[in-house]
This record gives sequence, structure tokens and C-alpha cells, in this order.
Amino acid sequence: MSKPLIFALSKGRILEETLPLLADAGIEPAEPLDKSRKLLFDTNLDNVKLVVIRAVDVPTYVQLGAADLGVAGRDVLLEHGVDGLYEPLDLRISRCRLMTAGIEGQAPGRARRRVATKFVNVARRYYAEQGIQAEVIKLYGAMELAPLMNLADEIVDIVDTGNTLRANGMAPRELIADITTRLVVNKASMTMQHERLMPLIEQLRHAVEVRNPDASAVG
Ligand SMILES: Nc1ncnc2c1ncn2[C@@H]1O[C@H](COP(=O)(O)OP(=O)(O)OP(=O)(O)O)[C@@H](O)[C@H]1O
Ligand SMILES: O=P(O)(O)OC[C@H]1O[C@H](OP(=O)(O)OP(=O)(O)O)[C@H](O)[C@@H]1O
Repeated sequence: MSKPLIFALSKGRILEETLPLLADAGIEPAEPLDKSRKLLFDTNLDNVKLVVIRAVDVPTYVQLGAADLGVAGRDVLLEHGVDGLYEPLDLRISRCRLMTAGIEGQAPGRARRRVATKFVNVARRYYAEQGIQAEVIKLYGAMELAPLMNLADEIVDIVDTGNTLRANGMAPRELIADITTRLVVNKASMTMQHERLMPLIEQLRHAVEVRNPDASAVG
């Protein structure tokens, strides 16, 4: 039998919204994903296996061909870069915004802004485009704490409801990018496995149209 297609899923909040789309597209894990310590799962399809990994690792797996396709937030893709990847489909799930934010009622201040974020590449690019001098400080979580502790003047982070910012006396400032979750495909796999990948992508496209119709589409 031919080598199975490896489909890399982001664990965490994206996974919950991904599984119903996969089911609609005819792909079901052979066992519950959250009931074991396993990371590699069989599916109802002989030639498709799932790996469930940290969201930030999905682009690496797919780019280097360890997985043929994957599911990743646009924030993660903007940060990682998309060399070697196709992005054929917006899954329209886990919608949020990548924004700058600071202490409520406080102007950004100082000529060289200190910015705390886990999105260091996105932040450097954004401030350079704005012509703003920025010292970007890498953090791995709880970015909202940094301005309160005088570690930074501003943060770059995901905003959805704004509750996390509000709860910490902060407010959103500028929008950097609207974010949704994307399907990504390894470029070599797209060529070599075209006949196996295309039906899968089309089934997912249909599942997205049914489950998550684009509210902004006309007609
Ligand atoms: N509050 C949110 N609302 C909607 N989507 C979000 C929100 N926060 C994050 N996301 C999206 O979901 C993705 C994964 O978020 P999640 O919080 O599960 O992972 P994480 O905290 O980045 O990962 P890890 O737990 O591995 O550190 C993000 O990359 C982003 O695209
Ligand atoms: O605007 P809100 O609706 O409050 O959402 C924004 C928060 O959601 C994410 O964190 P998450 O809840 O995933 O926790 P994390 O820090 O573990 O990523 C993100 O990092 C923000 O902190």
C-alpha cells in the first residue's frame, strides 16, 4: 500500500473546531483524540493518519514534509513564514485579531517603544512598516502582564472578545491582521500526491461552505 497521508492538527482550541469539519469531509479519528497520550492516530481512512501537535509546530511539520497537510492559525503562519507551503483554504474557524495593545488611557509614548510578544517576527515587521522604532521582547505567554510590570510599553497579541485585555486594565490599539485558521499543504506533496490531496481539499472546502458560510460574501 502507498504511504499514508499525514495530516497535522493544531491541538488546543483549534482542534475542537477542526474535528467537525474533518468529520463532514469524511475523516474521523479511529479513537478519541483527547483520551490518550498518543500523538499519531489512525482514521477511518486507510491512507490518512492524524498527528496532533502544538499549533506553533504545524508549519514546521508541513514545510519539512513530515506531514503532507495541516491546520494552522494565520497568526502562526505570519510568524513562521510560509516557504514551501500552499494555503489552499480558509477554514473560517478560531476567528480573532492580531493587535497592538497597551495600558488603557495611556499613549504609546517614548521614541523607542518596548514591545512584548510571542510574535516577534510579526512585530518587527509591523513596527518597521509603521516607521516606529521598537525593541521587541520575546515572551512565551501572559503578554498582558508586561506593561503592568513596566517590562514593555506595548504588546502584540491575539484579541478576541477583549476580555483578557480589559481584565488587566489594558485596551487594544492598532489592528495588525485579521486571523482565521488555514489549511496548509506541503508544496512537494501537492505535486506528488495531487490525486489523493485534491479530493480531500475539495471535501473540506465543501464542509467549510456548509458549516461556516462566509458572512461577507455577496449573493
Ligand atoms: N481568544 C481566541 N479566540 C479565537 N482564536 C484564538 C484565540 N486565541 C488564539 N486563537 C487562535 O487559536 C490558535 C491556537 O490557540 P491556543 O490558545 O489553542 O494555542 P496556544 O496557546 O498558542 O498554544 P499552546 O497551548 O501550544 O501554547 C492561535 O494560533 C490563534 O490562531
Ligand atoms: O480577547 P479574548 O477573548 O480575551 O482572547 C484573547 C486571549 O486568548 C488567547 O489566550 P488563551 O485563552 O488561548 O490562553 P493562552 O494564554 O493559554 O494562549 C490570547 O493569547 C489572549 O490572551
